[in-house]
Amino acid sequence: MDLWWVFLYTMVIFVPFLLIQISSTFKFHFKIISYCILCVTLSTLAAPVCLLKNGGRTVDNMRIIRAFVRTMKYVFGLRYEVKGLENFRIDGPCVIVSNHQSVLDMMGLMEILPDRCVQIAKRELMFAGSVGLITYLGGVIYINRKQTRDAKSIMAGVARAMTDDNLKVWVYPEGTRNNSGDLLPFKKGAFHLALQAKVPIIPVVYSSYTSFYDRKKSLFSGGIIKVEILPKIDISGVKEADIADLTDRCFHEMRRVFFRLSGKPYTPIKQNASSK
Ligand SMILES: CCCCC/C=C\C/C=C\CCCCCCCC(=O)SCCNC(=O)CCNC(=O)[C@H](O)C(C)(C)COP(=O)(O)OP(=O)(O)OC[C@H]1O[C@@H](n2cnc3c(N)ncnc32)[C@H](O)[C@@H]1OP(=O)(O)O
Ligand SMILES: CCCCCCCC/C=C\CCCCCCCC(=O)OC[C@@H](O)COP(=O)(O)O
Repeated sequence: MDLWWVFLYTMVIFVPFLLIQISSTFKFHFKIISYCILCVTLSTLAAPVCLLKNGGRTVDNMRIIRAFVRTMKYVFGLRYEVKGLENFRIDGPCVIVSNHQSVLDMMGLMEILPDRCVQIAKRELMFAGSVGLITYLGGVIYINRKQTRDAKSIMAGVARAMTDDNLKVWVYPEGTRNNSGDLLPFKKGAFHLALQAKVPIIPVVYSSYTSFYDRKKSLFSGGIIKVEILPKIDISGVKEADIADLTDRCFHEMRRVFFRLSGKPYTPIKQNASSK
């Protein structure tokens, strides 16, 4: 009799729980795969448009890519509330730094991407089929994160191109995706770049995705993302020896805004925030 009750409870509680888990994991993966398929499809459609309109690899193609990508948020039920767009209205080049939570960030990036702006990306992206092709056509700059020396020399070339070609450059200073509900310590490349090109830094902060997107919980629903473009950080007077301080200042400022936008209490970090 007792065994019978154990069996019954297992069936009534455990089986539905298991089915819900399986179905939410399935739904999550289905949505992520749909996102990837949509990226591949839109890149395949956008590539010939870029080639016909602009002939080859140029930052002008970013306008076309932006128009395609901006339609994607409707498919995934995402809405962006943007503040501070006026801070992008500066003449000439700048380095834009923002937090990086997921592959979904590409939609938030394109939502506010200013004209003549290219991104720094890991070189592996170049080999992602039609997505790689579209990033190439849009002028994305690829770096090998495992070879600091190579990455540094590419970024030195980027500093020259920024002033020669009036380019804005978008860098994710965390250097990788991070869906933990906090920011990772910042790498220093973006700040060296700003100093080498003698251009201001504009921080951009996206609120945490954790309430609607969480890989560990297989959660991917619709949601609102708050975005704030902060006033530029002027680098006049900053020297190479001040890079660590500049990196830390920017990190702490962005982290404060990240917690505010995400509706979470701010918990200060005491130690030096930037990576060595
Ligand atoms: C229609 C289309 C539909 C489909 C759409 C698809 C695509 C849309 C198209 C476009 C969108 C593209 C979006 C792309 C997003 C891609 C996102 C990414 O890939 S994020 C990952 C790559 N990015 C980065 O890694 C950038 C951040 N990293 C850095 O800046 C790093 O500093 C680094 C340059 C990579 C070096 O890495 P390292 O780990 O060694 O970093 P450290 O900061 O610790 O530096 C070590 C040491 O070097 C000094 N340093 C660093 N940089 C420089 C420099 N430029 N010059 C001189 N010195 C430098 C640094 O100070 C450290 O020294 P020290 O400790 O003594 O101070
Ligand atoms: C012939 C090969 C075919 C391969 C097809 C691959 C298809 C890929 C499909 C869709 C991918 C959509 C990607 C959108 C671009 C987003 C860029 C991005 O956010 O990359 C992550 C990178 O910042 C950090 O990576 P890591 O967290 O450090 O790792």
